[in-house]
Amino acid sequence: MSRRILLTCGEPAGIGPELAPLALASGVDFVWIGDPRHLPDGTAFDLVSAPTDPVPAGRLPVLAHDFAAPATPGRPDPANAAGVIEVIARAVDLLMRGEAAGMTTLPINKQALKEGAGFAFPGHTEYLADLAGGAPVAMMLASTTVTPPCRVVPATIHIPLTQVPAALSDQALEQAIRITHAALIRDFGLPVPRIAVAGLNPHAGEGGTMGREEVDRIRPLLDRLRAEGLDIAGPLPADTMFHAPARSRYDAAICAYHDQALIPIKTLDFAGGVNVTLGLPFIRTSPDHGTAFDIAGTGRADPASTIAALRMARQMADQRR
Ligand SMILES: NC(=O)C1=CN([C@@H]2O[C@H](COP(=O)(O)OP(=O)(O)OC[C@H]3O[C@@H](n4cnc5c(N)ncnc54)[C@H](O)[C@@H]3O)[C@@H](O)[C@H]2O)C=CC1
Ligand SMILES: NCC(=O)COP(=O)(O)O
Repeated sequence: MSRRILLTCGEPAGIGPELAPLALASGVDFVWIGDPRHLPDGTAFDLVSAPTDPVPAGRLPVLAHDFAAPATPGRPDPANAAGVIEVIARAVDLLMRGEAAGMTTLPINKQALKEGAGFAFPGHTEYLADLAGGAPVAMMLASTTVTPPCRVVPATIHIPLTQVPAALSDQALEQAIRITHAALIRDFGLPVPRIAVAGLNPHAGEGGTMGREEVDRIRPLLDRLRAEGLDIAGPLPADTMFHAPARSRYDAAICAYHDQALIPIKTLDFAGGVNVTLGLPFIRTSPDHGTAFDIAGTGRADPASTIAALRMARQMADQRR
């Protein structure tokens, strides 16, 4: 039997617990890590003591993790924040010991973790990088149901918009490009990746008349990388690089900031979008949505993105073998 994917529970008051049993429809062999008390009533599950323990088909394998409190849909309990963080760390520990093939994370509520347990990271991405010893990482959001695919990587992530121009340094942009380039080869099976880089300003600065970042910093960096042989287009005006004919010309787009990247992917493929952390020594995927407190516990949560995330983790693991 090939090693399983670990599915971390995420915020117990969100839609994560109801997505776990629905994700069995993925056909991917995974084990959920969380507190069985948080699963919807009637969930057919079996406790396992190791990620490889077999369970009968159609039943959810559960690696139990004790939380301080039961969960109330839509109302995160600060007492459970530590458990959410521990489950992520436990999955990484299992991965580092080679006991699983990859991890798919169900959504966390960053505010609840900060207030309940002093969580010092903006999200999984930065926490996983820290757990991996400070690995340089990049966040990719990848579509699974649109053609040509939409793959976006924000070079700056969870920071206020006012801080973006300074944070979009040569180093940050080059790191995002190089990590993406390597991951497209290693994990997506694209031997000669084509990368497009978005400008920061409207019309990519229009020759310096609407901002000079493109002329002064971005274009010289891209010219240097092109001279190395990388296939890079840009800096491109962001408003005209996400329609289908434009996407057919590249494999991934490097964007200047969070919303420039995430608005196109979530508009094109909200249900099938997958978040992938590139650059880690292990595989991590995630649905592209959040905790959806407004519908938690109502039975309206769509498992499509979680299913796509599990399948992508499996494909990446197989690709690496
Ligand atoms: N990887 C992660 O852990 C992520 C966590 N978040 C966190 O989630 C929290 C809530 O974020 P929001 O911006 O409100 O986004 P959200 O994705 O939780 O919700 C946005 C809207 O989409 C709906 N929605 C989301 N997922 C759905 C699903 N599977 N099926 C049906 N409807 C769905 C929600 O009901 C809501 O109306 C925040 O704390 C945010 O930081 C957000 C994105 C990723
Ligand atoms: N907006 C994307 C997002 O919040 C994902 O964060 P992460 O938890 O995957 O780092």
